[in-house]
Amino acid sequence: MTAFATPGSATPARRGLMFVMSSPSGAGKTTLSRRLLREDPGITLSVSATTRPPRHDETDGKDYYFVSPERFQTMVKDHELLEWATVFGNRYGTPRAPVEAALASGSDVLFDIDWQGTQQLQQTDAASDLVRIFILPPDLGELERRLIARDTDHPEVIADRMARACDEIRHWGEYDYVLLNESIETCLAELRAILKAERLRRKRQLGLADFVRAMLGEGG
Ligand SMILES: Nc1ncnc2c1ncn2[C@@H]1O[C@H](COP(=O)(O)OP(=O)(O)OP(=O)(O)O)[C@@H](O)[C@H]1O
Ligand SMILES: Nc1nc2c(ncn2[C@@H]2O[C@H](COP(=O)(O)O)[C@@H](O)[C@H]2O)c(=O)[nH]1
Repeated sequence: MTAFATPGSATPARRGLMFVMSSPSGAGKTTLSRRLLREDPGITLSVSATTRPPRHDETDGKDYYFVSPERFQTMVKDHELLEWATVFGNRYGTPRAPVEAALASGSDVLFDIDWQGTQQLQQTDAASDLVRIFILPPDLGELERRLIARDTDHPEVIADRMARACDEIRHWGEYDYVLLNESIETCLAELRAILKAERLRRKRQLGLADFVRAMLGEGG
């Protein structure tokens, strides 16, 4: 990847971007993001805090910070969260400090958050760092099959998530990109392409102006 950092400079080559993925529950965000994170050392996951209990395949501190409602409320009160929302009866939020540190060091950050969180990030000073992606399932029947096949939630939880899927999907127009997750490999290739192009945007290349000035002999 092209990078215009001045050799020996403490300034990173570019400012990190905020890669936000939303979808109705079960469309495949976690699956896609785990793949993307595994293969790309330039992007890290924003690990959310949640009051929901852990699933059997989830690890505290890696998939989520599993916290009590009281601890979550303290995080809200102490402005420790960049955004937060109640989703399916539980509270979820993005810890602020790790995101700010990663962005400042030039690392990209991946967020698996819902439309409420995405709207809140859009209203902050960080809006120009955002790249918002909405993932659609092929159809609602397939969405339900995926939630059942995942085998992590009770039938009533799945019914609740399906009942809210249409409300979530109605927010597709608030996103920069809308992808169909029919084939994981195709969708992953599209995500990689978006990430690559967004990283190359002129506004994110911090050393570019100096590089061009030096090329033109205009350095001062
Ligand atoms: N393209 C696909 N084809 C078939 N199955 C898929 C596809 N993508 C994901 N899945 C499966 O669908 C299930 C739900 O995926 P995943 O947990 O990634 O969804 P999610 O959007 O992260 O859901 P949540 O919002 O509840 O966290 C998983 O069992 C996953 O393996
Ligand atoms: N606004 C936020 N939404 C979040 C955050 N972390 C996760 N989520 C969203 O919640 C639902 C349910 O997740 P699940 O893991 O219980 O299936 C899903 O849409 C996530 O994207 C967050 O920090 N803020």
